[in-house]
Amino acid sequence: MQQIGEKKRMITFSWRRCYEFGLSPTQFQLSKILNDRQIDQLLKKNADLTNVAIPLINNLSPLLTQPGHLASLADRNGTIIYTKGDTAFEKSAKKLQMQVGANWLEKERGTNAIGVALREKNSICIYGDQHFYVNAHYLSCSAAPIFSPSGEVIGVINISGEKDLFHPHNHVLAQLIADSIHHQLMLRHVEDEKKLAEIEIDYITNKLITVPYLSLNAKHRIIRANDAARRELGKDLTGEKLKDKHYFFIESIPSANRNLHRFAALKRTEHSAINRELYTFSDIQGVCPSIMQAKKVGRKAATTDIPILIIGETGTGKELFAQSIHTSSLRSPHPFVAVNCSAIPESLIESELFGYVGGAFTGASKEGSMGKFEAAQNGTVFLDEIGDMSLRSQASLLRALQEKEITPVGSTTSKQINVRVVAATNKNLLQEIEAGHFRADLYYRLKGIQITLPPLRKRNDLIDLAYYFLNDNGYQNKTMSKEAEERILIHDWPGNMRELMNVLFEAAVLSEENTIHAHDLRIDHFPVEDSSEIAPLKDVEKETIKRYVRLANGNMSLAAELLDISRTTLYRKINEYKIELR
Ligand SMILES: Nc1ncnc2c1ncn2[C@@H]1O[C@H](COP(=O)(O)OP(=O)(O)OP(=O)(O)O)[C@@H](O)[C@H]1O
Repeated sequence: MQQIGEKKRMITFSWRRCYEFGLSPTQFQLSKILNDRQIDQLLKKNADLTNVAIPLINNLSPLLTQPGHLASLADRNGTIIYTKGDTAFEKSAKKLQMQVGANWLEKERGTNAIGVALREKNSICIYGDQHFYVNAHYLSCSAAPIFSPSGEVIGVINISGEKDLFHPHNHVLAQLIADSIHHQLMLRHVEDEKKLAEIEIDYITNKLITVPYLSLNAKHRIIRANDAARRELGKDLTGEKLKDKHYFFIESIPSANRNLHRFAALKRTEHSAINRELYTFSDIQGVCPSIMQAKKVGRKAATTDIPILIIGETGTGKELFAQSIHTSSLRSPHPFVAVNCSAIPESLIESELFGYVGGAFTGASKEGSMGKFEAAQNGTVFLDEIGDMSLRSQASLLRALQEKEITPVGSTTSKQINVRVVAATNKNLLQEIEAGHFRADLYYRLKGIQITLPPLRKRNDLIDLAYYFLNDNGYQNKTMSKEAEERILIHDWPGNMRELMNVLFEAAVLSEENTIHAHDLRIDHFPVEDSSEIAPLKDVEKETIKRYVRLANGNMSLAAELLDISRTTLYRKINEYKIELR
């Protein structure tokens, strides 16, 4: 309910504006009324509004045509385009020009419900002498703005009546009518959007997906099929259950609140990368905010063709992400080809990436060979360890990416390529650029969307991950002692997931009974960087505090408990070491 004070403010401000317009309460002036042709034009212009509003007003006519009452619909500029009311009252209201074709903005009619509602974008009730013009004091009026689906005011519904007959419920009634019009407009808008989305889906599934594609409902019944699927599986597929599921790659598509499900089914092709059982986003474990965010970005990026650069230490899941991006992209029926750039000698990288013709160089096969880019045609090329590529190879790669074509070594003709590039590195490429080891132009071409994967030591879901890996690998009955969990939390995990998995599986085998103890975890201790210098005690303490606060997710009581110090001591040390808590 509108606050009394707010209503008062609206009316006071409106009166102030009327004086500023130079109006006088006793000098009401008639203004121009639109002719029939102009009214027709206005009705056409407001067809979206009137198509919904007029039938609704007519349906409510028993309520709106009570003695001494009149309902009117005005457009966004305050011109009345439709009225419905008690005929006798309608006649008397005409003296004030409350009629179709008249404009009721404040400038024209002083303070009135239509004008104030439009100005304030809010519903309002103007009783008797709250009207600016004296000759309108016999009226009381309630008006509510009507909003379009995108939130703009597109009109006003107004109910006016002789002030002694005017019922306070009219205010609620006007608001209900305005809301109902808004909801109906929203429904129509959603319907239009749905039709458009269907046209778009049709376009994508027929023009961009050349293999059979089906949409399935939660029970795996077909609700949509592209032309390729109809050709292959028969014309009328709608409603049928999908047989031979193993020929399809099926991905679940949940609604935002996860209570509705669709499935997208893509036919596996002979060359399909999917046959090689690539990872999908659902294989990426973890609940810590940084990995959830990375997954969110990855899923979004998968729907585009923009190059992706994945940054992360060894074993943080860069290839896992690259594969997941591929499998949830439209390129998934086509190959995913991974190239480890650091493993290929500089002299061979061009032939490896772009192929070569027979006898192109000593040791080359007679038939020649297809390069990785061509092998990935229409799919995804994953360029791992891109930071280790030589400058010469970077130049050839840049050329291929810019021109979208490759020239096999020893050949004079080039071939068009259509691949999505996902690159990954554990190096800081900006530092590499500064040191002159990496080309800035290539960096910016690869870094369309950047995904940074957190190292294990910066994640706060290690114990969850450890249990997931144990469960997933047949060690469901193993639990970890408190000390073992602490050991996992304290270790730095330079080898990240790979190291965690190795340590855990070894411990699962070594542990007697069903509990993994701290001594079962055979953690390698690599010398830390700058091992020649032992870190001062203060630094060690600072780092330990930071780590425990992070592990406790910022919960200071828990962090203090884990550190075995009081909360006061913890806060004192945080101040003393100027530790920033984020
Ligand atoms: N979030 C995760 N959930 C489940 N498994 C993971 C996750 N991250 C990594 N792994 C697993 O850890 C192993 C290493 O991952 P991956 O090879 O993708 O890492 P990488 O960053 O590409 O490593 P490198 O840089 O050494 O090539 C894989 O077996 C992968 O399945």
